[in-house]
Amino acid sequence: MSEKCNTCPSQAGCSVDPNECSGSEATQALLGALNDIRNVIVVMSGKGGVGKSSVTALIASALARAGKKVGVLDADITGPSQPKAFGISKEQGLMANEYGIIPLESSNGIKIISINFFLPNEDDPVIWRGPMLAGAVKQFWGETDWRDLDYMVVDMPPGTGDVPLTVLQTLPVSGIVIVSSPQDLAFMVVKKAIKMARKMDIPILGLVENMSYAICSHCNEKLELFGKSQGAKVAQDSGIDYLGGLPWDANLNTLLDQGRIEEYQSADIENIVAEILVKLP
Ligand SMILES: Nc1ncnc2c1ncn2[C@@H]1O[C@H](COP(=O)(O)OP(=O)(O)OP(=O)(O)O)[C@@H](O)[C@H]1O
Repeated sequence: MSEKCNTCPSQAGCSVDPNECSGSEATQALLGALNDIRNVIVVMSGKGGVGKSSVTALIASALARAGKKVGVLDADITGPSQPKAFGISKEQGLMANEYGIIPLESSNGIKIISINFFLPNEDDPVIWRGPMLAGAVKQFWGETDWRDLDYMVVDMPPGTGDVPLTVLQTLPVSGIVIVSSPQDLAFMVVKKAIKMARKMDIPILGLVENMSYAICSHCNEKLELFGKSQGAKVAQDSGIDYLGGLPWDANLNTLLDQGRIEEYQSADIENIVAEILVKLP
């Protein structure tokens, strides 16, 4: 062992000739070295557009309100929505240290990492093949300086492709929240997500039915916009728990568009998060 190895954290298991070492092994070993992430909640949907990103942001916000240390990993690389929902952009200044990329923080201190922080313009498309997308997600997990988190909430891309597979294989997932909306098609594909989780032996925390109903702002009538709520029945038929439904709410839409999702509060979302907390420590 050479003297230059004395301060290297990888010296114990390292086989590199000290004369040829550029120090990259040591640098690599430090990435993510201080991370202590106790629970990883993955939010999945079988189909796009059902509100998975919105539910991710709402769960993270409710956990932060409950005093938990929270991170959001935006694994939806080709359709990232978390920066917009939390009103964060790379103009806040993305930095890195020897432990990795330092996530940007929301107003309530939620740490967020998203591909949008790395793109020259936030509307630039990411035109990558599966392995590149999966590689980005691995870096977001392992090369980010998350430090100490009670909960990391992961916004998955829709479906059961390369990135969901990488997340479920690479991250120590504590449980999956499945999001659907009350249309037959959405429920048909939700079953694919449930089957994927089962095949990979990952616990399913339960089903959230988004846009389950709407309240008429004039007469307070409960409107079943997408038909009768089927969430509880679909969950029961699939052998998973029903965490609850969220209404279609114009106010939620406005807050998402204005980057103020943390201001949205409702009994429905608090109940859903309470159910999740019962299942996870
Ligand atoms: N409960 C809700 N009430 C009102 N609008 C909602 C609600 N949930 C989601 N939306 C709106 O629906 C649109 C799609 O939501 P979102 O991006 O969360 O879906 P997604 O399933 O993550 O989509 P994608 O498949 O593109 O990732 C957004 O414009 C969002 O503002």
